[in-house]
Amino acid sequence: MLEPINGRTMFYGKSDVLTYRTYAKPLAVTPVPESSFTGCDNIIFAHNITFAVTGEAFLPSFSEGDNSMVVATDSMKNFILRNTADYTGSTTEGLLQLLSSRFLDKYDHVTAVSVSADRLPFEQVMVPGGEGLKQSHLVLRHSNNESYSASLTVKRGEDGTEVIAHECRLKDLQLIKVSGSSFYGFVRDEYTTLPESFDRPLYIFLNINWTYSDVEHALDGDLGQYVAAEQVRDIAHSAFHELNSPSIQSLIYQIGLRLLSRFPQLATVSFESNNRTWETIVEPEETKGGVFTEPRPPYGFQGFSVSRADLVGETA
Ligand SMILES: O=c1[nH]c(=O)c2[nH]c(=O)[nH]c2[nH]1
Repeated sequence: MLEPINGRTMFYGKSDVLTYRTYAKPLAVTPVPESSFTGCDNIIFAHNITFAVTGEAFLPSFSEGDNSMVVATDSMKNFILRNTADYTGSTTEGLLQLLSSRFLDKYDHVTAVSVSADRLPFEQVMVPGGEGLKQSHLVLRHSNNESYSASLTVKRGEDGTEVIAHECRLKDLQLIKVSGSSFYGFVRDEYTTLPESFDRPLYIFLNINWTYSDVEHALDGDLGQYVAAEQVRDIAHSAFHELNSPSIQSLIYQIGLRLLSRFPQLATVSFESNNRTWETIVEPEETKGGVFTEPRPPYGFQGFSVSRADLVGETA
């Protein structure tokens, strides 16, 4: 987020800049027990980028219609596309840092850049090869599953540009646990119609956000501390599988603790969750499955953040 200048909000920029870069540097991550993900070839390193700039020098463009300092957003789009070709690293965050620091270097009157990118997921398809199947290095499939995004705020500092804020995000993870979740013991009063549930089919939509203690670990995959969204996703999977959760509140807290203990390089983890628990039409029985349907709106939601202080005295 760009801070106001002298108490005034002032920024402009370009969104939906689609950059399909081929053959970026492959990413290798330190493996974790919950995930088979060890990296990706980055054959297609594609992003939808939003780029916004601010600076005192833009005030006359708003107040007097003086465009003499305005870098057209069309030029911004060209800058993003052409400079993407020069990125030699393997992470979304590193690409965003390159684009924003180069922009600040080129245009002296810009004081800060806020940039975010949704990674557009393309997965290598499996094809016959050698013994069994192998990943194709030519054909990839656009995925509509959960996706990854990152945002940076980069400012002109005393010694060049510095990243002053960052956030990484796994978006729209949709998980159903068919048995092993409950919700009971909540306030019962004249407004309560919801029955207690001791085994509900818990369907959740989750966004998981994280920050690093040292942002360099996000920018440079070669440092071996990069946390891939796929690893975050797989840890959420295994926590959901293992825990008998009394509520979504408790579930996201426990997922947060697991992520922080698995990745000492992370400073915070936060969640936005949405409750889409299926409505039960026919109760499952021992010998027969149940029948469920989509819940009706409105939907419940939760938000929570954990930091390293929450780990003290906990065994996640
Ligand atoms: O996990 C839940 N938390 C709630 O706060 C809540 N409220 C509700 O109606 N169902 C649920 N489920």
